Amino acid sequence: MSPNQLAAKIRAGGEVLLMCDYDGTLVPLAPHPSLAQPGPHLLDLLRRLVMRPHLHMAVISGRSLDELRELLPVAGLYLAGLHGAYVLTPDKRVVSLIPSGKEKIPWAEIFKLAQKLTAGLPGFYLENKGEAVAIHYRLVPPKTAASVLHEFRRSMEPYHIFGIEFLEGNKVLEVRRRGINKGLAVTYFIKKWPRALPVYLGDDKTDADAFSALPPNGLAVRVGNVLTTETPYFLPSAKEVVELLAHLV
Ligand SMILES: O=P(O)(O)OC[C@H]1O[C@H](O[C@H]2O[C@H](CO)[C@@H](O)[C@H](O)[C@H]2O)[C@H](O)[C@@H](O)[C@@H]1O
Repeated sequence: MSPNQLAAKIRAGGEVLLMCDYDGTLVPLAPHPSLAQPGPHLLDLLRRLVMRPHLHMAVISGRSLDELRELLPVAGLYLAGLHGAYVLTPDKRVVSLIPSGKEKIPWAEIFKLAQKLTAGLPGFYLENKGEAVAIHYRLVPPKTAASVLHEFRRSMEPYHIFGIEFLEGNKVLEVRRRGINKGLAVTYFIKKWPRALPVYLGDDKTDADAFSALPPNGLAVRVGNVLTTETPYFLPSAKEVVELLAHLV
């Protein structure tokens, strides 16, 4: 289905809840996270979309809320960061979707271990997201990456009692709190606008949880070829996602 045809299907829903992943969906993947920036055209489209009556828009990403806020300075846009752990509302409230009573996780220690294992090895990039740690290995020779990641998984064994889990993304291994996934954020937004047609666009394994959280009337749109989840709709790349947004403005 072309972006134009998909836009017509979405518009037919009347009130719409449009939820998008960021990396690989709104912007193409880049060699380094800092290089995956939104262009002025995308920002302009988002600013116009949030003004549309009957359209609610949210970006749900593995990035931290602070990063998302900097990347997407769009008033009126809902942001969900850290794989759906936190939502930033347009009136600047941060809503935690982490179930209460969860144990504290020693994130600083986990980050230090990742630093120790990658020290002096070119190509690795570590992200300390405060409540998640990501080891990026896109620029690392595969053998080195495999052995460091194996060692990291081993060194994390004593930390599983704190309720952590691994998440394999696109050339990145992340440690996050167990039970947190993008499905939580999708459910949060659907509860907020129960009458809207929910639409989710995503490209990565982490988006599979978001697709699963859609109700039967929801539209799941897979972007690119990384994700193997079967979805009814497909767009080849972030370029077509931007085209779709332009048709919805
Ligand atoms: O949920 P998303 O918005 O898709 O975020 C998932 C992770 O995306 C970022 O890493 C990925 O994109 C980078 C920029 O294109 C790329 O260099 C990296 O290899 C990819 O894994 C981000 O840095 C992570 O924090 C997100 O969890």
